[in-house]
Amino acid sequence: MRNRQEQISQVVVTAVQMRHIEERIFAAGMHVAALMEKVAGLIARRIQDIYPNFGQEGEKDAGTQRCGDAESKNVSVSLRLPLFASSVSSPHFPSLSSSIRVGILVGPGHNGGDALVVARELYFRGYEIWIYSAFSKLKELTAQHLQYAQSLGIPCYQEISQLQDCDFLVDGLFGYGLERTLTDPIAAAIDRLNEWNKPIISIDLPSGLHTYTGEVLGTAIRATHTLCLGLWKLGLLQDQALDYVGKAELIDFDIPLADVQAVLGDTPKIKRITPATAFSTLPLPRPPVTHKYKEGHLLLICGSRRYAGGAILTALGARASGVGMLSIAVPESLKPILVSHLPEALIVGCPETETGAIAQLQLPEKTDLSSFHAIACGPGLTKDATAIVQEVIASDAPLILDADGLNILAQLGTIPTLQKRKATTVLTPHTGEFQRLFPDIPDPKHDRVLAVREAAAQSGAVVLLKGARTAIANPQGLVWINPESTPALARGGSGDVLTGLLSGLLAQAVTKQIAVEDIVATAAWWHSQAGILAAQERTELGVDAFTLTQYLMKILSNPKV
Ligand SMILES: NC(=O)C1=CN([C@@H]2O[C@H](COP(=O)(O)OP(=O)(O)OC[C@H]3O[C@@H](n4cnc5c(N)ncnc54)[C@H](OP(=O)(O)O)[C@@H]3O)[C@@H](O)[C@H]2O)[C@@H](O)CC1
Ligand SMILES: Nc1ncnc2c1ncn2[C@@H]1O[C@H](COP(=O)(O)OP(=O)(O)O)[C@@H](O)[C@H]1O
Ligand SMILES: [K+]
Repeated sequence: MRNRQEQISQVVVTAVQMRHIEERIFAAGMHVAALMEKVAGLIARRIQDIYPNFGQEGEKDAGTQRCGDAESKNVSVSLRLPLFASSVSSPHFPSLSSSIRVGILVGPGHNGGDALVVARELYFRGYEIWIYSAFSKLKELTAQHLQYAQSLGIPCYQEISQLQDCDFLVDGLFGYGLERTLTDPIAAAIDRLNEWNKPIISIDLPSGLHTYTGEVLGTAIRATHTLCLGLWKLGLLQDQALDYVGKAELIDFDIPLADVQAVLGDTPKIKRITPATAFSTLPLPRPPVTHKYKEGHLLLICGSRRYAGGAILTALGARASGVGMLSIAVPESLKPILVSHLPEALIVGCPETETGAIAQLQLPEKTDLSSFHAIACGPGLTKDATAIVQEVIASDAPLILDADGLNILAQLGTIPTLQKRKATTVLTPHTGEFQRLFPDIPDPKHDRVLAVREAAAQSGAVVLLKGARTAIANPQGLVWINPESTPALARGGSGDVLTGLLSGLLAQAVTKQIAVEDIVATAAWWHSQAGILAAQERTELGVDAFTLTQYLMKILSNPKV
């Protein structure tokens, strides 16, 4: 069972794929109404966990303007409230002396149907329910649920302003069926309710977001929670959606794995990185009889007189990877400071340019670039180190390029330059570097997954596109997305730490036949988990890049899988 849950948590779907999976379930005999009951029942229970109702016993009056007609009627509503009366405080509801008032936003499709089943369930659990439904045409099942809700006396409004006094809102306007840009009056209603700054729980995805790209289609609900149904929708894992998604979680409603596999294939093309996937490679296994050169020999080429810190941070990231042997090539003048920070590493002082960049690599005798299991090149180099970058690209060692390594590659021409390489290449750009490297690929701001996949296919490299939701693609089109991180990492030097960690892991992985994209995904996960843990203990402001390096080992020593 755990295995099923794990597999489900890795799956990421588009709207089309979700619809095909759903069609298989219905074709197999599950009735759509029964599935909606099941799913919405799970949502209602989760909402009760998030916002428990400590209501007062009693009766309430509610002024009702019925949906579908303009007349206003006053109907007395008898609420079935819990037997215990209490006055409690919560972070969301400073003083709760009566039941919680929930605004339910109902759209025309089955997302609206889900919301209406939730409305009914919460109503019977003692919540006070007010419905907003402004569509003249509803899908049949949704219309039936609305009719039943109204028969219970639940008030239903066509004006969003009527819901302003609700304690929180449930967003069932649109789910994965939204394909067109939202227009008024619904767009204006969404803008209005966003201004209220109320907690909003979105069903499946915040209404207004594109299911695949996470793009805002005109306007969108700014949710505090998103309860994603059945399988993760790709749009929720795109950076541009994150301002709207809030805390996202999956409501697993037992979609059979066979149906998922029938639609996505045995090896889905887009996967979420989970703790279990990361720990399938961590800690890297080490046989009892081994030696340092068998456990990965990594060469870092980094730093300049101007950027000494980048070299130290990259090296500290590599140290945390457990790599067997760490060699670090830096400009001669940086050698003492590197030695003092990393006494275990072999520091190779290199001749410098006038500007303090590495002028040429001067490796120890009997060592050439092919001696290394991996080479990482770039952090702090400056653009004056072009010759060095050309030299490592020409080598046959697995290569990680970052920072100025990427900027120099972009100047050389990314695709023709990399075409000559036979060994593995990993590129780790942030969005700006990505655009310089791949000017012909559509801006990743629109669709990061599409962009990173295209970049990997064109360049033949494994590409890690940094961001709030880092995405990694291999040239065959497989994409890994890192679903959890923290803005605490948006801080100078944290990318250098990732480069070091990733390079150290890659140097070990090549000796252990682990797929490159898998170890890159593991590195991205490990790095962000360290950021999350550090932010929990020290606040988001307390995660400088050096501190981050100190948290890396804590993730391995206290695994929470
Ligand atoms: N997957 C599953 O197994 C399960 C799925 N379930 C639920 O079903 C949801 C999907 O339901 P859905 O297909 O009815 O689509 P949904 O998102 O509710 O809305 C589409 C409606 O909006 C309309 N419309 C579109 N764009 C518009 C616009 N710009 N402005 C205005 N209107 C617009 C469009 O109508 P149209 O105008 O195109 O005819 C259509 O009627 C899913 O997210 C989940 O919550 C669960 O109940 C059970 C398990
Ligand atoms: N908002 C964010 N949320 C989560 N992670 C972030 C965010 N912004 C940046 N990061 C992560 O921080 C790191 C920043 O790397 P980079 O931009 O190369 O910084 P630097 O060059 O200063 O080291 C990347 O791993 C990136 O994924
Ligand atoms: K929704």
